[in-house]
Amino acid sequence: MKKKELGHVPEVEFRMDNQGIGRIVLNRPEKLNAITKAMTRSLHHVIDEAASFEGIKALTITGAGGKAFCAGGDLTELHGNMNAEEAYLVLSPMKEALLKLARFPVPTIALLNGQARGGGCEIATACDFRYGTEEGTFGFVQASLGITPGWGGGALLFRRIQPTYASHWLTDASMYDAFTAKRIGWLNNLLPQASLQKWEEDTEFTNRSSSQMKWFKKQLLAALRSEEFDQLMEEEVKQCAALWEEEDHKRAVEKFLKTRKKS
Ligand SMILES: CC[C@H](C(=O)O)C(=O)SCCNC(=O)CCNC(=O)[C@H](O)C(C)(C)COP(=O)(O)OP(=O)(O)OC[C@H]1O[C@@H](n2cnc3c(N)ncnc32)[C@H](O)[C@@H]1OP(=O)(O)O
Repeated sequence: MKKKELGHVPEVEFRMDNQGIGRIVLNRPEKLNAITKAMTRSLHHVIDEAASFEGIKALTITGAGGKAFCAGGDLTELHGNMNAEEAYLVLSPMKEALLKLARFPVPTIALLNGQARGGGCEIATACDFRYGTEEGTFGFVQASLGITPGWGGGALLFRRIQPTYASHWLTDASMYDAFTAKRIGWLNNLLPQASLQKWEEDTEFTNRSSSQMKWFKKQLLAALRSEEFDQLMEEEVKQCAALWEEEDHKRAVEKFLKTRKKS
């Protein structure tokens, strides 16, 4: 069966290198790697494919192009006039993909090649580690759109950084520079863009065995109480869906769409 029939789209690439490290690339740079429904389906497939490699040591996810890791959910698809039930059905598949990523059997690393907004920050937060560049900017902007994170990444943020920092960022919805993101512990390291692009070639992770990496991930998931992830993320998706039909959100999406060139 051709890859397309299997739900693969070219906007999501996956390859496994010969050192046991998998790389997912969000490949829609002309739209700042904004995530469509088709990309969500493809993400499920590539995460499952990566997990099928017995000797895998780590899984990275990055964005194509030098401008953005991911600008969140595709607002042309996620228009404002869905009701709560319709919004839940659109949001939930990406929450399931982020849950898979968060529970992936070996460490996952977001290589933030540029800015991340909204759901883009949620994808990065579903990863265990986040490396960015000094030029990067990052923001859980959902509150400025009249909603809350819609893929469960806000819930995971409380398990990645201090809860007060997490709550302030979600409430404030501002864009943080790379130094702020590192200071609050969301970014694990800052790298030059060239180093980020070839992280897999230089990382010490390739000198670990798959068994070691599986243990390190098991230890982290236990410390984060990952058995609670599903419920916490599900509650967040339902909250976002409930806000979806509010006027504030409808106006925010309409404003974004009006300012876009006709694509
Ligand atoms: C579903 C909820 C989900 C969640 O919270 O879980 C979300 O992520 S909600 C969406 C959150 N993201 C945003 O609000 C970001 C929206 N984008 C922007 O504000 C700007 O694009 C920005 C500031 C990221 C970059 O602005 P800049 O002027 O530098 O570039 P353009 O705006 O011209 O963007 C280039 C090109 O990309 C398209 N684009 C960017 N972001 C999205 C998006 N989220 N959905 C769909 N398309 C997006 C933009 O329309 C331009 O394409 P063009 O064909 O030229 O119109």
